[in-house]
Amino acid sequence: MKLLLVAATLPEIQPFLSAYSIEGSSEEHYIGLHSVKVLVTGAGMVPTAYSLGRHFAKSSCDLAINAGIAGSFDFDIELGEVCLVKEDTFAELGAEDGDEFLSLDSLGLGLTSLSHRPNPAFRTNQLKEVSAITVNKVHGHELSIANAIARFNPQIESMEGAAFFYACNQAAVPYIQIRAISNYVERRNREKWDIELAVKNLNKTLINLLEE
Ligand SMILES: O=C(O)c1cccc(C(=O)CC[C@H]2O[C@@H](n3cnc4c(=O)[nH]cnc43)[C@H](O)[C@@H]2O)c1
Repeated sequence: MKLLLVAATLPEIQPFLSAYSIEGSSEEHYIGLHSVKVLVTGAGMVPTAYSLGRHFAKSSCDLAINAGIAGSFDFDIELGEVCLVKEDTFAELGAEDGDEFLSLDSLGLGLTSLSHRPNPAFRTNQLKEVSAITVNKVHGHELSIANAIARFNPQIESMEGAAFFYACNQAAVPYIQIRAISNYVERRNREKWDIELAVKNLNKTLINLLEE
């Protein structure tokens, strides 16, 4: 299968790259039964959408995989757990009306939620399935966290997922998103984050999935 592995930052997929002697964004590499290209986009929705748009203008694939770390709203998900995002939502796209938030959908201006589109030949059965939101500003205030939960009831959040889904959907390329939990979504306290564990588990899962 022809795979495209997409990450926001190099450190998130460095153990995977090191395992196969790949250097950053790359040409094709053969891993197990797959040919793999790597795209490191930069953090956030705009770099992700730009990089993917540019990539898909000249190249396609059988499956694009967005891999990264994420924050969890759900305290039943353990730090380090690796999840498969089934649905992702652009949480901030819309308009304020006093205390109300009007989503882009409700304004008749487009879709804000997208479902994943797996390739059935690439199995991810063992991963916990979650719903996600994508944000420009990582939540770190009790009130905005309560609002996000009331509006979307998300389990996790990232800064790229929905943009990745959107770009792949536009290019008619199958796509999945795999996120390892590095922190809970709460008042910011970087000391409680476990990026090391999340990155370790994420990369172990990637290697297992590709070598299966
Ligand atoms: O400092 C490091 O060593 C380090 C290693 C790997 C990755 C990072 C990042 O800062 C990655 C940023 C990336 O993580 C996602 N993320 C993580 N937690 C959250 C969150 O609570 N809310 C939203 N996004 C989160 C996000 O997609 C960023 O692109 C640092």
